[in-house]
Amino acid sequence: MIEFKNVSLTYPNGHQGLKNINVKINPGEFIVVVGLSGAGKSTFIRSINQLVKPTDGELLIDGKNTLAYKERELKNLRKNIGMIFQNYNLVNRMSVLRNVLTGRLGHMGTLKSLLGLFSQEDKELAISNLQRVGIEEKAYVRADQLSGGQQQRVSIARALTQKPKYILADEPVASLDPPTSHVVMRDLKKINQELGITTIVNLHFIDMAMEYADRIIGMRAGEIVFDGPVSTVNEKTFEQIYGRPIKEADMRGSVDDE
Ligand SMILES: Nc1ncnc2c1ncn2[C@@H]1O[C@H](COP(=O)(O)OP(=O)(O)OP(=O)(O)O)[C@@H](O)[C@H]1O
Repeated sequence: MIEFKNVSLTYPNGHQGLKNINVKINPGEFIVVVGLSGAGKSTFIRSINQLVKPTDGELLIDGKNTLAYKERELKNLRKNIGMIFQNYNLVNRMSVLRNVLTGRLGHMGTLKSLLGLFSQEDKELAISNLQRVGIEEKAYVRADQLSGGQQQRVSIARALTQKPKYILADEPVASLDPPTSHVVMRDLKKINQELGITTIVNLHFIDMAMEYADRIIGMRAGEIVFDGPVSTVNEKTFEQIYGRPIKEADMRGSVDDE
């Protein structure tokens, strides 16, 4: 369980990225965080693994206040949290398999990780995760030879290879076309359902949020302005979250739109 208690984050330039956030994220949930650009979605999600560090409040993960963590405890925390970025963050000149194996680095000693000495078990795990996202035939191809959608699936396989308890995905489909966006979202949802990994995804597309979320958190100007199950969400909810009428550009479009 992740719990934000009166969490605020003020950036060094004085900008308030998060304002007094109070929210609980339960085990196994699939949450989509929505809001306009600049609403604080990335700041919210990145606080959880402290890519950005809140300046006030308590952020409890499995009952412990992670904001008090020192380097070693933080490293242990990050081992359990897979992160998926908009731009995939793969090492281009390495093979797909090697990229996926880097998911094991947090679990290995320094020497083994420096030498890249992965066990047979790790390799099997990496391959099985590539199978899970349907691209095992690309295991020995260089990462930069893959399409954007394939690269994002590699990054999902890498996150899974960490054997994470939580997955954070920061705008995972923002660089993808509509059909590929759905493939990636379906993969994330399937993993959440089959493996029970708590998943938090930032999206700014309303239709995708409605299609995949169990629960939607709406943000505006660093605050949570909506939090509820997807069944309670309608167009009005999004208008409230966005503070303006919905536009066509707020939709990703369906699989048939290409
Ligand atoms: N390092 C930083 N220093 C100062 N302000 C920042 C920093 N990072 C983000 N911000 C500001 O904090 C606010 C929230 O940004 P954040 O990236 O969390 O929003 P977002 O909802 O994820 O939007 P986007 O989809 O555009 O990334 C924005 O106004 C942004 O300009």
